[in-house]
Amino acid sequence: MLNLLKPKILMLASPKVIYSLSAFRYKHEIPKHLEKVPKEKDPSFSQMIEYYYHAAAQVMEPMMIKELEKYPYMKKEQREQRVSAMLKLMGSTTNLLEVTFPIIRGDGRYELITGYRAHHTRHRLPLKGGIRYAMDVDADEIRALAYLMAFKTACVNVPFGGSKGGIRIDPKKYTAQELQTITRRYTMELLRRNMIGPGIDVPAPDVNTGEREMSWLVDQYVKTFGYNDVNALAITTGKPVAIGGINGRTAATGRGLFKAAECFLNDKDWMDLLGWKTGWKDKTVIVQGFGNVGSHASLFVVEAGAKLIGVQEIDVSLVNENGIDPKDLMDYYTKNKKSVKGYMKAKEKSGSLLGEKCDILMPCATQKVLTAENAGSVQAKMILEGANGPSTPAADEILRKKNVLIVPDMYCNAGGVTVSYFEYLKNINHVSYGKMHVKREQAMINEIFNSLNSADKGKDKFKPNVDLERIRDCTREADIVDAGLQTVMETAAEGIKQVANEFALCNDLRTAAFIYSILKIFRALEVTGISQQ
Ligand SMILES: NC(=O)C1=CN([C@@H]2O[C@H](COP(=O)(O)OP(=O)(O)OC[C@H]3O[C@@H](n4cnc5c(N)ncnc54)[C@H](OP(=O)(O)O)[C@@H]3O)[C@@H](O)[C@H]2O)C=CC1
Ligand SMILES: O=C(O)CCC(=O)C(=O)O
Repeated sequence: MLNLLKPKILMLASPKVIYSLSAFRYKHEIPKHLEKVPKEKDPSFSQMIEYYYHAAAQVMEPMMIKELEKYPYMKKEQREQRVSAMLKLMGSTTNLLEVTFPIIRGDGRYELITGYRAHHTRHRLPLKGGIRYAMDVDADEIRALAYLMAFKTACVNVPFGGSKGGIRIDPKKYTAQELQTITRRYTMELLRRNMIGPGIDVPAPDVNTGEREMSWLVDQYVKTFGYNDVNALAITTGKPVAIGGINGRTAATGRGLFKAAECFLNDKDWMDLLGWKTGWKDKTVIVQGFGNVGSHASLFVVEAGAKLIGVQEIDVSLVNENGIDPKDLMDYYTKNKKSVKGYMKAKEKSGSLLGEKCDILMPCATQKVLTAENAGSVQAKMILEGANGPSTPAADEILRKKNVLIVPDMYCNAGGVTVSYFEYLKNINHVSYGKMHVKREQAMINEIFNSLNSADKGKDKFKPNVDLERIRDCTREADIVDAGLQTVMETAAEGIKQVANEFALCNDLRTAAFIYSILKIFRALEVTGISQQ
């Protein structure tokens, strides 16, 4: 049974809120344990995400209560109780598993390895979320990331719940053979407990994991629990194309970040807020983290006309006011064992670049890098959150008050899970994108123009225009994926902007994105009802 709040008398929370509160009602409160979070220098990661959720829930609660007026048989107090219960449910983690297992290392040493998997709300199955390998992985971190995934998938309308997993290791200290053993054993631990499966929870790459780890995971499933499962390949996304992966997943998060930014950069109203001209041209960019997300994001923004003037990595920073070529740096990074150290075409600098002069900052490394301590010195006017949870609530408030436009993680880095969804569909449909129809559609467009020209007897008088040619020539899987991602990012941006206007949230896109997402999960949970079993 859910513990429901007692009724309270309260005043209107904010005159800007369009859905006004009635005099006697339940009010969603920020839970006691989160009260200090907005001022904390180093909040716990999960408390920080919880805080963002509850703050948005408070703003939208009256709207949800109003929505339940569709049930005329319900008393006002019952509607309020129901909303309050749903908000509590959405703010809770369903499962959090910690597993410890032994491995024998290449030199014969025994070692105990700890891993986690968290499931947030299960309003939609399967759940979806990456797996990371890093030394800071713990229960709090994985819970926070699963929490965020639940709202991220809702934000971009992909029909998954939220989850996340991780193993506490420094992958640089293990051989490929040892990493394979760890990945396979972790997979077995999750499978034995029914924590993952094509219809339960579908992992994907995250920090320090990629196609290689996903290949091991899928192979372990296919050879054990999944040998009789026709949808076995859908146990994970982010696989190599050769085993059912999709063209475009590796670059998808960076590509999605670029598209998310464009939805604001090309919108005159939003750019007026910053006093900027629309478009990428001449905008200077600094990126933190040059891994999967940061490097691909850099590539796309530079291709569009921006100038990459700084790259901050874990061991060194690079600066060049004339611009750094991301493709060249990516080649160097790969050859140089995943380090930008020693790159000759930029100056090395020690320390952080987060406070350096630039137009756009892209934190694409890890969580809690923008804090109460450094947010005041940030000079960028736009922040594109490629990483999950890069800004603490204290930093978020400081930045917003400085009129910085933060495109929040839950939307900005959702390109990865969106393309994962396309991969999942490809796996369960057992057909790759375009296979059945693109040639026919292409031929149809060509034949329409051939017919027009032969009827008019004017040689090649009628031709498809550039846009139609682009649609006609969109035949490769990568192009279809790109077009799908574009649709998803544009739709979500529209939704977030609408909410921001409706609730007079000004530049607080994070609260807008949460409200937009919470509402969808609320509607799904609310119509399903709460089971008494
Ligand atoms: N991969 C994906 O599809 C998605 C990833 N994300 C998020 O994006 C972020 C990055 O993920 P991803 O690119 O996959 O990870 P990667 O491991 O590929 O890259 C992260 C890079 O950032 C560096 N780094 C780590 N900490 C710092 C720091 N404090 N300052 C500067 N650089 C640092 C790492 O160096 P080193 O390796 O030496 O530690 C590494 O080069 C994470 O928050 C992740 O959750 C979000 C959505 C999807
Ligand atoms: O691609 C996915 O399914 C999940 C990606 C992820 O872990 C994330 O968006 O943080």
